[in-house]
Amino acid sequence: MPFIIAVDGPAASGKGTISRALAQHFGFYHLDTGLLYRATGAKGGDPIASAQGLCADDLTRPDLRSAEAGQAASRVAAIPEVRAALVDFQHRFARQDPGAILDGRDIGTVICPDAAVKLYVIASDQVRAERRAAELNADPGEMLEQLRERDRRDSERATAPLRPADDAAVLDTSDMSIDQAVARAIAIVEAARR
Ligand SMILES: Nc1ncnc2c1ncn2[C@@H]1O[C@H](COP(=O)(O)OP(=O)(O)O)[C@@H](O)[C@H]1O
Ligand SMILES: Nc1ccn([C@@H]2O[C@H](COP(=O)(O)OP(=O)(O)O)[C@@H](O)[C@H]2O)c(=O)n1
Repeated sequence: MPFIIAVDGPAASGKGTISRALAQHFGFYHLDTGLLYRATGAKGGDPIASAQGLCADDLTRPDLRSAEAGQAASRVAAIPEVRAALVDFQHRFARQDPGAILDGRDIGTVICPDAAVKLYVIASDQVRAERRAAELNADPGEMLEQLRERDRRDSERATAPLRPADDAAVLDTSDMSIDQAVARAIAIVEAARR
């Protein structure tokens, strides 16, 4: 049985950084599920048709990491039919041996509720805004507003809202370096593998 690690949390908390490091450490596959929603939003047109017709090329668009693509993603992500269209792909990805790491908002709660390890990665709003502003060369104040708006939309939607699974380990990276956060995540996974 493949070993599944679910990594969820709000915007720019460090999910992707931790997930990539875990994938490298354990030799597992990694899927950034946010890219599916970003690509759906970026395609324009009818979001449900866009999600249903998503292909590999759509995920390599150069503009998917922008703040605008993040906002568009969170709008289409609130549409239940968009989410439904992306479930099968995520389930198939999760079933790969020897293991898979999926990061997003609803992995531990909806997509992979039986994951062997669930991490819920958080950091203070200010820290997240500063990190994302540095990454995108943007204004931290503006980033703060955008992240809060997106987190609110993600938390308040009716379908698969952002929230920790009951059995998730919460990892607050506010005062951690990347190396410290990754080391803590590896320790949590190793404890679960024993
Ligand atoms: N513990 C950390 N300390 C400092 N910077 C971090 C830490 N974790 C992530 N970062 C940086 O913060 C930004 C957002 O991290 P990322 O992993 O993309 O978050 P998410 O996937 O949750 O949106 C990136 O520029 C990343 O290098
Ligand atoms: N599993 C997921 C992943 C992302 N999303 C949506 O997609 C948006 C972009 O996700 P992301 O993970 O790329 O965003 P960041 O945390 O990297 O900023 C989120 O704000 C959510 O609205 C989702 O609804 N469910």
